[in-house]
Amino acid sequence: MTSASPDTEPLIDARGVHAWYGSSHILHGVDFRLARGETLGLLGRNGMGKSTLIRTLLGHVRQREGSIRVRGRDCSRAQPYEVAKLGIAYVPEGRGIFPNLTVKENLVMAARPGVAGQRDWTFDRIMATFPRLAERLGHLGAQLSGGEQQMLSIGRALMTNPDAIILDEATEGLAPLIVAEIWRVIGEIRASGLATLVVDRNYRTVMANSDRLMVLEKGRVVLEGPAAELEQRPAELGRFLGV
Ligand SMILES: Nc1ncnc2c1ncn2[C@@H]1O[C@H](COP(=O)(O)OP(=O)(O)OP(=O)(O)O)[C@@H](O)[C@H]1O
Repeated sequence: MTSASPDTEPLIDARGVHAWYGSSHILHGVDFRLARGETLGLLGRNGMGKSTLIRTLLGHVRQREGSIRVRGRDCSRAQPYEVAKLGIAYVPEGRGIFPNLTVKENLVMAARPGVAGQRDWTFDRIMATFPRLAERLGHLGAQLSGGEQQMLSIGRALMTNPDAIILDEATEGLAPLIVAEIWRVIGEIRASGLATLVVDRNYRTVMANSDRLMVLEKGRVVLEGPAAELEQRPAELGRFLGV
């Protein structure tokens, strides 16, 4: 990582990103930007490269090319922990909690101040945001339901006081009531001023809860713009999302 720069830069600014898994070329020159405080919905049918794009931006996919800047720093070759330290929290598909630690331990061990020293997301605030977790503080991660594990995973990400949070399929496979609860939390996160990148199969909910949308098809950006604008172009959206 090189060169620091002012806090007016986008949190993530990537140009011409390519990525491969072995000999499979998955991303084909993607330009990606996440501004401070914005909510971006990343859409596309199964296998179009959404998770790969996220994992590439965060340094998890090693076979990559292109320019990736996080807060103005060159992260084209950065490791995931370096990107995380720049205030980008990641809630991966399939969660990522410690099954043998309690809810409280899971949360407390994630706590740290943000890049600018902010401590907005305290343990108490997480308890207020996720009443279900507050009732299960002594339970082990493994004993939680899928929805509770997802909440714990989001809670852990917030405990790092990030400037952006990336949620990959946070509502996948969960019951409607829990899905609604998670969207309520996403709304709170959004209102708190954090930038949010959301991947979710329910494109209508994503559209209703995002400032901007980006649609991927076979590793390329095929549609991008303000959510309110793309909402007026249902035929195009339908074509790329298969709905
Ligand atoms: N670890 C991997 N090794 C090899 N190929 C992979 C790997 N992960 C994903 N792929 C392939 O890369 C392509 C893009 O997958 P990716 O998971 O990024 O898509 P996605 O848009 O997130 O879809 P989904 O909603 O199914 O997760 C797919 O063809 C997938 O089969």
